[in-house]
Amino acid sequence: MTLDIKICGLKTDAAMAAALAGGASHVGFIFFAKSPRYVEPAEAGRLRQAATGRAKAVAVTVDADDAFLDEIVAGMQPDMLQLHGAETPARVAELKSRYGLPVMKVLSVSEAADIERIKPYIGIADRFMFDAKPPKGSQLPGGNGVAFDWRILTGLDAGLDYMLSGGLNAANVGDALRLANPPGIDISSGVESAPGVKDPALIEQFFRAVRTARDDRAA
Ligand SMILES: O=C(O)c1ccccc1N[C@@H]1O[C@H](COP(=O)(O)O)[C@@H](O)[C@H]1O
Repeated sequence: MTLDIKICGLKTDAAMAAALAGGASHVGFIFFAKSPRYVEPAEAGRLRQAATGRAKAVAVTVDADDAFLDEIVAGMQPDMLQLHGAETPARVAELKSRYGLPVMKVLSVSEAADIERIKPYIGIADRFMFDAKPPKGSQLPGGNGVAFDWRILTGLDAGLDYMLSGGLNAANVGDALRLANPPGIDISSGVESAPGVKDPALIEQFFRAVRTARDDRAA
């Protein structure tokens, strides 16, 4: 089975180069002003050019209004929108039609019952992402480096297209792959030396850990 790997929160050419060299299938840009990973749409548009033909460029937004989304789509030309807020199924459908782009809807989870919240989005969202709930007091809906109990994903339909996110790093990604066997994974703070500062060496180390885990499973 192929495994999609999204490196999120890219802000520099060096981090982008490391993500692509490692074999990222997706690269993500954060358009949430309070995030240390925020980039301007035009800068994301410049950075994402390196990914063209190699990885899908994902615009991560949080309950963004149409005016901001228009600016992001025009400036960055994403391949996909990631909706990381409280967007309703109707809003997801509206944005798909407005921009003609696939949408990945994020749901924050902490227990098996949370998984049920995908139901109204099935047939509307193109893909799902399961992320941990933000810790109390966090200003960020994602990018908190917090993991959830990956075993709750084993109750999902086998064909569901999703990414596992939240608190991944080189040390724990093998466990995540073994326990949940997800079709995709997403990482941000686990490959940073400080909030918002991607470390190319940590990105390389993460890809190495993924390869080792997959080789071990195949053996
Ligand atoms: O990373 C952010 O700052 C962020 C801000 C607003 C919405 C989403 C954000 N990040 C997303 O959360 C995942 C998980 O992050 P982490 O690996 O736990 O640090 C990240 O990959 C983004 O998709």
